[in-house]
Amino acid sequence: MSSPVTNLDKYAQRDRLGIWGTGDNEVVGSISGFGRLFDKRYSKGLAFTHEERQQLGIHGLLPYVVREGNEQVEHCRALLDRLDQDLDKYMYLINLSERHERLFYKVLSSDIGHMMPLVYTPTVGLACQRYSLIYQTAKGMFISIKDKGHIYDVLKNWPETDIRAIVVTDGERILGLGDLGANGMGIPVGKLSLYTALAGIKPSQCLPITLDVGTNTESLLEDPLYIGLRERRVTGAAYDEFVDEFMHACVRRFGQNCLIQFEDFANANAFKLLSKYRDSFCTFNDDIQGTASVAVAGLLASLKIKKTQLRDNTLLFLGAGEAALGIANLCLMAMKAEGLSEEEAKTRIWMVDSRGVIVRDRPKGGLTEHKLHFAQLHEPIDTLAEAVRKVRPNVLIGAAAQGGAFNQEILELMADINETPIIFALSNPTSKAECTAEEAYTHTKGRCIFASGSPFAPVTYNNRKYYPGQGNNSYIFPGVALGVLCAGMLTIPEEVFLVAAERLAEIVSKDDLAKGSLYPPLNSIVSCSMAIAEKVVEYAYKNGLATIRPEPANKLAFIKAQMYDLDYPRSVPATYKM
Ligand SMILES: NC(=O)C1=CN([C@@H]2O[C@H](COP(=O)(O)OP(=O)(O)OC[C@H]3O[C@@H](n4cnc5c(N)ncnc54)[C@H](OP(=O)(O)O)[C@@H]3O)[C@@H](O)[C@H]2O)C=CC1
Ligand SMILES: CC(=O)C(=O)O
Ligand SMILES: [Mg+2]
Repeated sequence: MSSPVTNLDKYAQRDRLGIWGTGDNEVVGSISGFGRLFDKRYSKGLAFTHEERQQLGIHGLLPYVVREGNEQVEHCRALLDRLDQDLDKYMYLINLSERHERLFYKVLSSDIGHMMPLVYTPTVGLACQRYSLIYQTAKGMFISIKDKGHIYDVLKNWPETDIRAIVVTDGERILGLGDLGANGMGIPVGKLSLYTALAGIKPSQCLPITLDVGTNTESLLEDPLYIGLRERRVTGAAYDEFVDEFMHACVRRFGQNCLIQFEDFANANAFKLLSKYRDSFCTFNDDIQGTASVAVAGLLASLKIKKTQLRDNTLLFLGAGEAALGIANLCLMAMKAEGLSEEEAKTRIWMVDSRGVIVRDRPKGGLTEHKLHFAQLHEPIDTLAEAVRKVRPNVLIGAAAQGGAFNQEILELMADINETPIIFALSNPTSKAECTAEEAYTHTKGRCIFASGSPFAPVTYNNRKYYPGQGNNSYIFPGVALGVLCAGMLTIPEEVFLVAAERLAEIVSKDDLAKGSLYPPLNSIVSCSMAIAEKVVEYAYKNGLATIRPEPANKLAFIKAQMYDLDYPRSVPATYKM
């Protein structure tokens, strides 16, 4: 795994060891004790022992106490518990990540189920809406349209040279919250914190980027605190050239094996950029492909309860955008793998967009090329309720950012048609969910199988406790990224997302299903990422897509060996005797 190294700074010198660099776990001789105390990557805070403090020349800069074992994490958790507002908890955690990186990841890992909603959906949605207000310190890179022609030079300002994963947004479709411009930076930052927390990808090798091409949101343009470019969005050829320059600059700076994850671009750009770059860059679109994978995994797991195949089901989507079309396409692939022809499979997939059901020659129009692929031969159907009555789906999937769209009538209809209806309310953040977990269980009399994009607490209905699963691409993208990086893949075929879905569905246990969850518990998500990565690596070697040689005999052990170590590195050389 080689990438062009042009900047022999202190990190780069240290990182050029091993496949991924062993940097984060090594001692850096050239960094002063003071540097180690205040550099987020080396700081141990109160965990520096008295010997280390003496040796590093930082004795007296810390109070006497030395925190051992889990004490630092417990301290942070106690502090978090004192804060009432989730946004304050978010700010505390982001601040911690900038002061004391390893402790931040220790805290996240101490209870992923509780911590993820604070750094990811739903809190990250609120953080993005307030990003200009809560902005405190430089984090990630903002590359604006004014940098056109100089993007490579801008990328050179990033102090790390061994970047393996970039998550990039242009802020135009942040969750279901719309165009948040440069405030969308919370999303790449949040996604990459999950790269490390959920898949052990080293934080020094991750780079969050916002492409700031302006915003069309009036309230931001008028906000005196707004941190982004105060202009309307650049579109057309100028936009395309800008993104193209960005893609090539990333490869020139970080190498062809640097993974670029597209996140929260608006619909037309998302599809266009994916089809333009997917065969020549190491890239994927998480909203289209990652979401497809997690939804298909949930569906495959649900079939264990219903004892059917995917091909035996009829799916109705509310929404025909990135998420919904991504899922529909992967379902098509899965049904074909089960033996259906493409045409047969398409008869099982129905979609509703803002103008009604997608049918051929729809008088209301609005049929893009991607939607036409799924257009049914049927008379127009205008409303979701009418669609449910006429199509009689077994599976109802919401990805339209229309909070509450699965109302009592819709949910009761689903329960009338099916003994065990499957209801996915995938839109984020929570305010955009098509229904809450409680509404889903109540209006289907506890018979539905439910999953949601943002987390819901367990629900008790009729004396039974249900644990809804989180149908969120966070079950997929960290593991896929880990596999792609470990194999050194240079492109990512669509099949990888089916491989990931199948592996995730396999991991769902009888116990999970009995509790009403289609996904493994969040607290086991790191092992899910590793299992997905293992399958992706196997797939890469089998299909001639891996570039790391020699092929590791034990792939899981190889993957584990590359992962970020949450334990503090030694700060005093082993040979040093006090
Ligand atoms: N759980 C997860 O892992 C993920 C969840 N999501 C969530 O999914 C949601 C949608 O994202 P995405 O697909 O990328 O967005 P897009 O903008 O690509 O698509 C939105 C779709 O919703 C449709 N829509 C809008 N209003 C209505 C309405 N009143 N009735 C029916 N359909 C409507 C749009 O219709 P039209 O085409 O006519 O404009 C469009 O097809 C977001 O909330 C996002 O957070 C996204 C990715 C991952
Ligand atoms: C989860 C995610 O990627 C989204 O809601 O956009
Ligand atoms: Mg997204």
